[in-house]
Amino acid sequence: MTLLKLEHVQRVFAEGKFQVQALRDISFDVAAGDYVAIMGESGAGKTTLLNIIATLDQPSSGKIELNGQDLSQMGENQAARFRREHLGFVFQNFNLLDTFNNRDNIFLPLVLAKTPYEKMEQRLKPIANQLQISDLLDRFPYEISGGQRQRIAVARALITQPELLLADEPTGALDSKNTNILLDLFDVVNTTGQTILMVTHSALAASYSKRTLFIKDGVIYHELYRGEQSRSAYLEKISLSLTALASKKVGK
Ligand SMILES: Nc1ncnc2c1ncn2[C@@H]1O[C@H](COP(=O)(O)OP(=O)(O)OP(=O)(O)O)[C@@H](O)[C@H]1O
Repeated sequence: MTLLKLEHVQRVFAEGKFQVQALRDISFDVAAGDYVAIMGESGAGKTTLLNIIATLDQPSSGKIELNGQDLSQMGENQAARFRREHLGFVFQNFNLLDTFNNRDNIFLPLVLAKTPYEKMEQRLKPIANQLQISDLLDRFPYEISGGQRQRIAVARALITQPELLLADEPTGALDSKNTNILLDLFDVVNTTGQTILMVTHSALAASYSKRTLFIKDGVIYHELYRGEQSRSAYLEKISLSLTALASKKVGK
């Protein structure tokens, strides 16, 4: 089943007399349960694409749908509600609130949705077990490590049971040990059916996905599927594609 569908998405930013075509023509589908990595050099259009999928920005033209719902024409209130109800976010810098303990950080999206406390606790238990954060819940974000903070942020993203988990450089601020822990967790979460779309500069992170899209100059330049190959073979292909991507000009 197709969960996310983009058709000929364009995003043009006007800067005085000049126009920047951040996205020129992007079309792709994401099936429910898929795990898609998006890679590309700085300025390729990854953040612009993620913002549009996240309903934080709108395309200049083209169509974007999640579960058949058109995201390209939403007003601000509708988009905010849509994000709360359908999307989960994980950011490079965790974006946790230091004035709340970890449990309350995780509960925040459910509090905004006026969920009863008992239901929040029920939802938290299996997630906390899965992410191994049960002993951290009463502490504050500034009392735990970066890797632990990122796991709290993943719990906050998953607690609303989002249709789509959007991750923007989720391993960008982590050391290699915590990167591996986080990527293993994403793997487990995806195996339980969670659809994931992750923007990353890391070939290692992308090698955990089922599919990698390479963006250059606002178009999808190349695409790789992991299929049945080993992660190391997939990683090697991703690294080779990145080298090829860096050395070629696209469509200009
Ligand atoms: N608000 C804006 N106004 C004008 N130009 C913009 C705006 N946002 C992005 N751009 C331009 O659009 C292009 C794509 O930017 P984008 O941030 O999507 O790239 P990126 O792939 O996420 O880069 P990075 O990896 O460095 O974050 C760049 O040329 C950028 O300068």
